[in-house]
Amino acid sequence: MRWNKYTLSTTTQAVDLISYTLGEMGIEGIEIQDKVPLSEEDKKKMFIDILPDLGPDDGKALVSFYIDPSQDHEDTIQRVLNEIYGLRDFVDIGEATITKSQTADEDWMNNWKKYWKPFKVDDAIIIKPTWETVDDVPEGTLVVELDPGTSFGTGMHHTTRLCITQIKKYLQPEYKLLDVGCGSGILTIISMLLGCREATATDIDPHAVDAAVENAKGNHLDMSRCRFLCGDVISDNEFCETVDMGQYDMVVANILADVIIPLSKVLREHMKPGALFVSSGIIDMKEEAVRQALLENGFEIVEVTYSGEWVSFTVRA
Ligand SMILES: C[S@@+](CC[C@H](N)C(=O)[O-])C[C@H]1O[C@@H](n2cnc3c(N)ncnc32)[C@H](O)[C@@H]1O
Repeated sequence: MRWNKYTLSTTTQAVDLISYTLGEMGIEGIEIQDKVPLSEEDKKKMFIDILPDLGPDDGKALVSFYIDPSQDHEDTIQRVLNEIYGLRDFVDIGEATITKSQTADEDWMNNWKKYWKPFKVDDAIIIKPTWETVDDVPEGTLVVELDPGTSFGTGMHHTTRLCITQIKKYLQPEYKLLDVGCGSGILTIISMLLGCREATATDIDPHAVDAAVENAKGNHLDMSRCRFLCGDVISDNEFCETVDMGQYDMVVANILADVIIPLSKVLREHMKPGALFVSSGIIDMKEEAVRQALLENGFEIVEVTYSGEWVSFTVRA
């Protein structure tokens, strides 16, 4: 099957907001091309010695996204463009012209693998694609083997890293963890490798749940201490019963603000008193809306952390 590829010319400063907006419209698999150089810190994190010389950063960026030809109606594209043009109030989106081409499905599904290399999340955790090798791993370093397939969760995104930092800071060995929106399973896997007692990971996307199971096995987790379930804790009471809501010491959810807000409404009544809720996936323009929802639902704010344009709340029930 061939997909229709749309490429939008924009500015580097608008890239995060445009990606976020496309994600909210259900458009995933976004590709970004720009000349922003990696920071020295980022270079140290990567296991890449020689990077191609792209020339000076000119502030321009190309954002490509893909649409199944059967869904590619004029009104779909118009809706996407309207949302993107609406961002002009917040950020300089540049000329925002769009071009259309076609690509093979296989390319889109697998091309990114060429560019995803082992990297350090911090001094103690390395994420390693299952098809790569890493030599000379420093003693005491956790190596997490991952193949996210089509699901989210390579560990490269700001929001995943914000969650990992908070998990490392607050997780206790006796904790039972609930990971809502597990994607590749990365947060559950790291928590279990750090010594968490039990974990339940959920996602509404069955492909994500399958990938998370395979990744958990690939990291030799004790599968009797963790489970992976497909469903929605926000709207499905029966699923909440299966998940045993109310039993957890820590809940993590790296999902968009528009999901964190309704989640905060149902979650607290299902949490142990004093249990922690770590959320991210929140773009900075939605920070206040999420803060308000958390406070209205009785959470006490423990810490708010930031990376790029992304926010993470750690709160207590
Ligand atoms: C941004 S990804 C996070 C993946 C991974 N936890 C990470 O931190 O990298 C968000 C995930 O949440 C899932 N999701 C979206 N809405 C959800 C909901 N209402 N309940 C559970 N999962 C949901 C998506 O399918 C996606 O896999």
